[in-house]
Amino acid sequence: MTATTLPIIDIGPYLDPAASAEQRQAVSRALDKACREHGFFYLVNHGVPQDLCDRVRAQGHQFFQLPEEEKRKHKVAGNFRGYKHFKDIIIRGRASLNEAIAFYPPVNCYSDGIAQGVDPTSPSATLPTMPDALGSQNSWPSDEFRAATEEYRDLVLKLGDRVLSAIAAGLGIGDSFRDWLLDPTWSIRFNGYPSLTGTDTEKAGDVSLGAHVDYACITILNQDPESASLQVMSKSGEWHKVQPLPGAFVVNTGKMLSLWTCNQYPARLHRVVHRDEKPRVSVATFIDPRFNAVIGPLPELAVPGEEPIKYTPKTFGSHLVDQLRIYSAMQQKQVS
Ligand SMILES: O=C(O)CCC(=O)C(=O)O
Ligand SMILES: [Fe+2]
Repeated sequence: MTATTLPIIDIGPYLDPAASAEQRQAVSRALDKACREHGFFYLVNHGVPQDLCDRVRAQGHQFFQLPEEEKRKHKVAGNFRGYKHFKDIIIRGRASLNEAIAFYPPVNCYSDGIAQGVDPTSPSATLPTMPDALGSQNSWPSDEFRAATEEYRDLVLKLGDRVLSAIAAGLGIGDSFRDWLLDPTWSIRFNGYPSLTGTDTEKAGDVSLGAHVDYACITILNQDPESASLQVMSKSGEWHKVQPLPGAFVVNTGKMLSLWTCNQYPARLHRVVHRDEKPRVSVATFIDPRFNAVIGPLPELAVPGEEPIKYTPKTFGSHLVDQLRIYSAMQQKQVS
């Protein structure tokens, strides 16, 4: 299998207030090309300290090395938040050899009322339906884990805002995306991959994480530098390895961005096959629209001559809850 050559985007000018308009436009053009043609790119000069990226992954390694019963203490009611064992992650009918622990924004608003201690006049208390599907609150393995992850999250969300600003400028829609992306819904998932080598692949499946597209706007991936285990499907339908690039994030576009851009930026299939002996950890930050933003294809991005996309606009929150229900139903069907 060959390694893919992904574009390398230097986001520096979008982080540097002294950069010129021309420098920024060049970044936006490069991003536009990368999103149209690949849906995946390396992001360099991103300003998130390497030491912090390494520390966050190290917390993941430490957690995944814990005994099973310790990890299962971080299972959280609901579908996605908290710890999940690989046996619970079924994609297209196959179990994946993967485990994960995921964190979401705090839930403040349930169908039966507002969480204790939340100001009823605050914006988060007036969101239409905070998802009970996200279940309860985050379960942090330790104070150090939480501190490193929250420091990392804050920087990565700022970076995500800059990347999406640059993408919006490249699409020529200026800041109209702001309405969607102020106060984005985020989630951070730590993925743990034991080696596939030596496992009963018939039972475990021959992939670590099955082929999928992300439903986020963009995903910012921080991965161990040693192994090229992430694979991306090319336009001609072949799998290509993504070689980690030291100091770079791998960023990919998801279904939300493809919906928003009327499929001009398609979401690309990817999967993980980890055969190296050492376990691998990746930390994926998914950046999505604000919970109560009304989402749908942007009319100004409709492709002339093509059928308009049929989509009834709805809030991102209800879309997310629908997605979680679909995944949950799939899992229950497969596990039972
Ligand atoms: O671990 C990786 O390289 C990819 C993870 C991924 O695709 C995901 O979490 O959605
Ligand atoms: Fe993914």
